[in-house]
Amino acid sequence: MVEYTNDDAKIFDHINNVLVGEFPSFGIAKESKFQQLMQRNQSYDASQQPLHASQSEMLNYNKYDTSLSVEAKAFQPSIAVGNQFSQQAPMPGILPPFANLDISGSSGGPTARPPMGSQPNPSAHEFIPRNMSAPVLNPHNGGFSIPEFIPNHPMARPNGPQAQTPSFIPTTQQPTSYLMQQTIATAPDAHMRPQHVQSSTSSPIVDYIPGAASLLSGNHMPSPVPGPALEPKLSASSSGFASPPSQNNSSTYYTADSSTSHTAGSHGGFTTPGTSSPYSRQTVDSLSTNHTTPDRSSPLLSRRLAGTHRGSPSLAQVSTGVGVNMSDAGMLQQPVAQENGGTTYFYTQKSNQQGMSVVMPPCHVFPGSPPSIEYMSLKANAPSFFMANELRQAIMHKHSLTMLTVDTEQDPSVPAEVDNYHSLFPLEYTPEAPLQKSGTFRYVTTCYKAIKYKDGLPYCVRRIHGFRQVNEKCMVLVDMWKKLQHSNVVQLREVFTSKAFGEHSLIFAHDYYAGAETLMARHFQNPNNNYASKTKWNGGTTRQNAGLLPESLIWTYVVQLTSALRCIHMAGLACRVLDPTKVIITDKSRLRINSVGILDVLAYDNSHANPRAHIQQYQQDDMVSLGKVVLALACNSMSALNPDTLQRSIELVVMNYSSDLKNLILYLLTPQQRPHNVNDIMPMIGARFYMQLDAAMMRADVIENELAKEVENGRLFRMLGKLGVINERPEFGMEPAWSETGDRYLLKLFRDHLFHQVTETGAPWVDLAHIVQCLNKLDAGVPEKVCLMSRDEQNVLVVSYAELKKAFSKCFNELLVNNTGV
Ligand SMILES: Nc1ncnc2c1ncn2[C@@H]1O[C@H](COP(=O)(O)OP(=O)(O)OP(=O)(O)O)[C@@H](O)[C@H]1O
Repeated sequence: MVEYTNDDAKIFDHINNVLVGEFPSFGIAKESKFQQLMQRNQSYDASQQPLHASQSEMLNYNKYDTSLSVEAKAFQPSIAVGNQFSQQAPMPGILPPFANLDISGSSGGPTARPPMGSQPNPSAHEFIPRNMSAPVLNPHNGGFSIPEFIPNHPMARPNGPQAQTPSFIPTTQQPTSYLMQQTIATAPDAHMRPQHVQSSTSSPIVDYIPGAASLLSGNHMPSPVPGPALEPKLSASSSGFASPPSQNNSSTYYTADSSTSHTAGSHGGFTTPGTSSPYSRQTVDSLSTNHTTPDRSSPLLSRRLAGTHRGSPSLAQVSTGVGVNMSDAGMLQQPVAQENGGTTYFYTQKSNQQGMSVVMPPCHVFPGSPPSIEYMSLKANAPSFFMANELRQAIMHKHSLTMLTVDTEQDPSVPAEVDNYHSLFPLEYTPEAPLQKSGTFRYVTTCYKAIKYKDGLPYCVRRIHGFRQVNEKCMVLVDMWKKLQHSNVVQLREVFTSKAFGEHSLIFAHDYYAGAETLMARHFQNPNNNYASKTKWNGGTTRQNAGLLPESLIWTYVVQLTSALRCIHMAGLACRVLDPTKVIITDKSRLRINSVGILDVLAYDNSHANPRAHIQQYQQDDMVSLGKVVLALACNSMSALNPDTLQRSIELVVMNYSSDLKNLILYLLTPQQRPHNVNDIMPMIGARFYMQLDAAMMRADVIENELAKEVENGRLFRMLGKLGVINERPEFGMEPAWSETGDRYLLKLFRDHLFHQVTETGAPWVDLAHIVQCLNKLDAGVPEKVCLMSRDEQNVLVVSYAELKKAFSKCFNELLVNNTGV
């Protein structure tokens, strides 16, 4: 083992250069942080201070947790200690000077140098920008590992069983030291030297990173590190209900001396994205760093404290943070979820992937769209449903349609309720008289949206006017329809008779699809859609100019309709209503066969004992109906189905579409030697089926991506809700024990920091990205510190998000206890 001294700064220069070169976007941060470390180590070396008792104690942690690297302590960048604090009594969490460390593995032993010829391990670099820890030379393999040290790590305690105690139960007894304000020293350079307020307890100054305990320990320690599969439970816990017990009972307090020129963004070179989007492309890394407040923070604070302290060593000491290192013992520890009395704990499990160090994100955050969505390009002629804004508007439009009601007092034709349904809203215009019979049902029908009392959900209620006699036998078919579930069939829910409209009516309740329009309305009721003009098309213009639909769209419809028919026929039923008026479309091209089961009741043939006697015949009729729908679509006109023009219509298809489409239409419309079967259509659809599948899956991906954003929004909303519940409760008024002191005061100032900042001119500073970023940090409880200014601008509290999170959780839990009277 060769002796290593701090004079060998070349190695660190080399590392620094490599790191900065490799991660240009984080270059400033890494450089400043690493240089500070080097300066600090050199200063320590120069002072040759003996090890303090507490520092020796630190070395002994190695006895209890062999996974901890001794070297890590020397490079721990975020512990609030430095040579400028050397006059203060070091706390147990304060790291010893590099020169005094035993890197040989035996505590208290002499300082060692790495083996000669050892090279930096490039694999360690990638961890630097994430936890902003400096690499540590590993004397055993000559490589570098990311330092990791949590002095109050449960596994570092001598008593093993204690380590099993869940570490994130909020401790309400711990005093919060940021309340113990201390004025700054009067020395000329006092403003350069933030002073730590001594905690009322002897707890060390240690920041807490959620999940760090379990990640560090080889044992199974509960960890609030999120697991993707259990997001809902984690959201609840990470939003303040269960907070890790930060043992950092100390905070740094500064007076608001205008000469104190700490800029909010001067502590780590961290630059927030220049976008104000709530979904800015901010990586998880940026939230897991231990920088103090970012540049985006308070313009007021920036103005007041604007100065030259970027990278100031003294300020660097303020920032405390602990990275997450899983490289101990060369084990990859994988999070495993376990239910334990209603709480989901996340444990780590060792795998045998040697030498891997994994940094887990300490927080929930939307990481941005995956490349598959971001760079998704629309294919020519493909139905376009990929724009998020379009999707958002469509959803909101559907919501508003679902909420529409009619004033039944103004319009007595609509009853207040029909059997189990209320809030009826007509879906179609019904003239007073004469009432038109439905071309499909041969009865007068009226459709309403209605809300069912039992479940509060919207349904499409269709009234069949004047129908009173229902043959009981057909209820067999109704029951079969009620069980049929398919993505391209509007499900029948119930059938009943009612006198709510003043006469005997038969009511069919189907699922309601907000914003649905019929195929007829979408494609065949355009007054400019003139069939005669299409037949004049001479092949010189494009299909689109000739008023014809893209073939891909027709195949999209064919795939969906045949899929529905296949399911219906396989269930032993027949559709019987395959008509453009009974196919509804939602969004761009989503089809569903509507009104199923109605004709089975209205046109029930009771000449046979078996209600399914005619099903096969009806199924063949379905195939012919399908052929007619496809032909009408291909000619983009219902006139194409007239017997007189049928031949010309086929010619139009031959001239404009593929032979597969022509063959499909001819197959469906002409009698065959053996009965038509939906499965026979498959070869004609051929590889187009894959295109439809591809489009459907891409849409699913897009929508899941939208969902991913909303998940994060929901989490942030819950946090805002809790914050609002805590802040400035009127019943407590100015009660000292509530809003103006203690944890509540801290949260009040944090609320100002979030929402009430002003620009240099005093104008409100509105930046949603700032709010989102701060809330994410609060939720994660990152060790980064934030400067909170009192409203009179006389005091500044420097507090970590971890402490804020603890206060947040504690206050909300107190409210809950009061609320339930526990
Ligand atoms: N399940 C449903 N969900 C949402 N809207 C529906 C639903 N069923 C029908 N509608 C809407 O109700 C309106 C009337 O539907 P209906 O089936 O009566 O069509 P129609 O063209 O009037 O047919 P008909 O000539 O047979 O009366 C249509 O505009 C349709 O969009």
